[in-house]
Amino acid sequence: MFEILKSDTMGRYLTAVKLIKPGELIINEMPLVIGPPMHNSPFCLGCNQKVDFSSEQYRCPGCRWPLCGPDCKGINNEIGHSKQECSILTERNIINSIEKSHGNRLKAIHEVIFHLRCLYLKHSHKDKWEKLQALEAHNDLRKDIPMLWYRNQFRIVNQIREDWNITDFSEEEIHTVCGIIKVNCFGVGREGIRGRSLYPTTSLLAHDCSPNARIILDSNDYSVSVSASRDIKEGEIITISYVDIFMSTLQRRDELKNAKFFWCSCQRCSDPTEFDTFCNALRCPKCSKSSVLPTDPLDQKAPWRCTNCSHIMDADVVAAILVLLPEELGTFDINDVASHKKFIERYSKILGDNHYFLLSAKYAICQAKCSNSTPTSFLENKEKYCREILKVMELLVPGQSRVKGIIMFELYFTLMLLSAKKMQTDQITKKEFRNTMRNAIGLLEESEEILRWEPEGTASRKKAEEAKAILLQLKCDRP
Ligand SMILES: C[S@@+](CC[C@H](N)C(=O)[O-])C[C@H]1O[C@@H](n2cnc3c(N)ncnc32)[C@H](O)[C@@H]1O
Repeated sequence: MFEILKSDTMGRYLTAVKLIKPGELIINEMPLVIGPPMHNSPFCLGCNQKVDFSSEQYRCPGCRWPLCGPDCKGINNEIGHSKQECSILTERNIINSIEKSHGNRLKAIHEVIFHLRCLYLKHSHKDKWEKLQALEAHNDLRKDIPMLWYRNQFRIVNQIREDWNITDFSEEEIHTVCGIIKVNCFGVGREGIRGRSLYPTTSLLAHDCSPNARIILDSNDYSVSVSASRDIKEGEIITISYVDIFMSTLQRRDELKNAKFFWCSCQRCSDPTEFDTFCNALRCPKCSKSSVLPTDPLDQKAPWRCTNCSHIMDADVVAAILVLLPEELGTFDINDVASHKKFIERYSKILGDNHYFLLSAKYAICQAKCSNSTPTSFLENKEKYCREILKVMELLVPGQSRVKGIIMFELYFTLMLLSAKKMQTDQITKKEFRNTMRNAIGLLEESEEILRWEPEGTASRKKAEEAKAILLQLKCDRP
């Protein structure tokens, strides 16, 4: 289905050797290694479930680390809390030092544990170690960033070699593992479970801000599956997005440079209008009629200009807006409709209609629970937001995506509630009602098709199960 090629700019990457259809599975694999998250609260070292330091919490009989329970599958397991890891933590009385620091050292210790799990593959699994070593570490590029290199020197290399007195691995080997984790690691998790993992083949996938493949990480067993989200032609590079697709070009490019060490120059990044979605656009503060867009989206410092009155905005001013607003958005609870609504009202004056921040707030509102008693005006607004998001998604990331599946599910419910209300009050005819319902069922079918691949137990998979049950019921009800 794919072959591994190499280029000077991208290193290794995967291309399709035949046409791959939407939904077709490209990769399904288990991780080389799993580690605890970069977090200051404790997680079970066996299965990465959230635990705590209370006296009721079960503890490892050896190292006293809090674990989810004696039956955790990850205890004494080489991909979880192995015997070797337990004796390393026991001999150094690590749990005591964490408790003395009131948990403040936990994030740093989690990091060391993950690096050690990678390093010990050298002794325990030569084949996995070779696959791990083959992953990109960008040592040369990272050495030129003193802040990053010396942080790793003090927090990982010295910690392992000097503080923990583990001298089986050279400084170079440890620095390489630091790079491999930074460039290739995936965060896996859902409510209550969080971990990080590295995969041998999935890690080779190239990035594109409008990817043609979809990645699903299963926090039940940490397996990963990659499937086509749209047609991938023979010879086409198979791509995923390393960053959140609801981010502006300035931010996506900055994040990719900082975390993955390259400046993205994909088609979406190169287009000031982002495929005519204007998701980047600010409202002109001078004429307020038109959009302010980057004059050169591939230059982070290039000025922004109004397409109507040519008013110029400095890139640093735009960058400041892009930093401040998500901070505010990030403080809202996902279910807090009122705050999201206020955000939209307030910032519609400075952001373009389709701006990511407005879309993110609308996305939160679209997921609000509705019932027969929900006011019609709210349902109408929700329908409008769902359609706006779907339109933008179709241009930005055409094909199957989780966001699209969720929005189609929400739109189905909204249309069902709205059209029932309208028919009861004679605002629409029976025929119009039937037509709307036919379209709504089409949305539900597509949503189920997209979300059925989501990992078991996740909110999106539950939506797929609900959709399936409704579709089955509708089939039974049909005369
Ligand atoms: C997760 S690795 C992918 C595999 C890597 N190419 C290799 O040879 O091991 C990420 C690295 O691939 C390269 N890369 C991926 N997508 C790229 C793109 N769109 N443009 C330039 N470099 C890219 C960058 O060097 C990045 O740090």
